[in-house]
Amino acid sequence: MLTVRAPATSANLGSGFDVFGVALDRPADVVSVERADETTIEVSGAGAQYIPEDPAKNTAGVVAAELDAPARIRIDKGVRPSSGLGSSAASAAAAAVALDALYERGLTGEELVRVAAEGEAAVSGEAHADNVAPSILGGFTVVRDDGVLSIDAEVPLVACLPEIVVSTRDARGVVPDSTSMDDVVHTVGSAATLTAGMQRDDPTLVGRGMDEHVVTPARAALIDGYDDVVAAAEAAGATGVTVSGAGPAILAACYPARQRAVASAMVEAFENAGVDARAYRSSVGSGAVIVEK
Ligand SMILES: Nc1ncnc2c1ncn2[C@@H]1O[C@H](COP(=O)(O)OP(=O)(O)O)[C@@H](O)[C@H]1O
Ligand SMILES: N[C@@H](CCOP(=O)(O)O)C(=O)O
Repeated sequence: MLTVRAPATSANLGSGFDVFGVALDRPADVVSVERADETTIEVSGAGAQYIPEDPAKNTAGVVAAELDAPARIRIDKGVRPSSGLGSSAASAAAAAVALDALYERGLTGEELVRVAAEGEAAVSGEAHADNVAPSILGGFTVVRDDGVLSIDAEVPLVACLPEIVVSTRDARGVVPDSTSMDDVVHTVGSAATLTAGMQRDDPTLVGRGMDEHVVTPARAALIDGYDDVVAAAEAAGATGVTVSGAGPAILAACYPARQRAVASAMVEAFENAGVDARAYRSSVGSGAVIVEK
């Protein structure tokens, strides 16, 4: 049996819709694989009752088919589905890394990202790789049609997950079809600022670079309490706040000394809006690792 841990991720970071992603320290999915004649899947852990065990409908099963690597796959979910924390991607990433090792395929990190993205396509309708890239490679990642960049960064983050479900498929449906040139210019400025911030480990630049006026407001409307949580996080010292992935999780950047206060403020603001929530304090984390061979 071979076991891989793949972390939760936060995609978009505001200005990098379908492009930026970041690995979080926690939570994570743990996936174990054994060779078999045909693929079977068992799921346990957070939200397991909502996750299909049919290999054609589970991101890990789609990855096994893509790699032509049949296996008995056991998934222990740490990342709750429909969270905005790359739940489906964490299983896809872990399965890609585990099956590549099990069958000694020797794929590169970038090849593994492409395979895992096919798993994502099966559930979200499109092969966006901005969650699987950081879950496999770690760090802050930039996904383009022609490749993936990964940058190591040391920036404190808080991911606050409310007890609300927003499916990525639905949240992709509210993204506007077009935007103005002013918004394009603003988004490019933010994205460049955020990238420089990651390169310099600068929470102020990262936070400022999250600002975006097209996708974020459309998705924020799906999250009860969003404006109050943003205001509370900023008052507690967050340098920037945005929707994590497609939501409902909300991501904040901050300085280390403010991380605990930002986390508490976000949870409290959700609770004041009548929504239970929990906060994960993290830095920019590592990618998937084999934990047992
Ligand atoms: N291994 C898996 N882990 C989590 N969700 C999965 C998995 N395989 C398929 N799914 C489906 O994907 C959807 C959740 O994915 P998504 O909406 O992208 O959540 P998240 O925003 O957390 O990534 C659910 O409908 C779930 O049933
Ligand atoms: N770029 C995608 C990211 C979805 O992330 P998830 O964690 O919500 O699955 C999008 O914004 O749709």
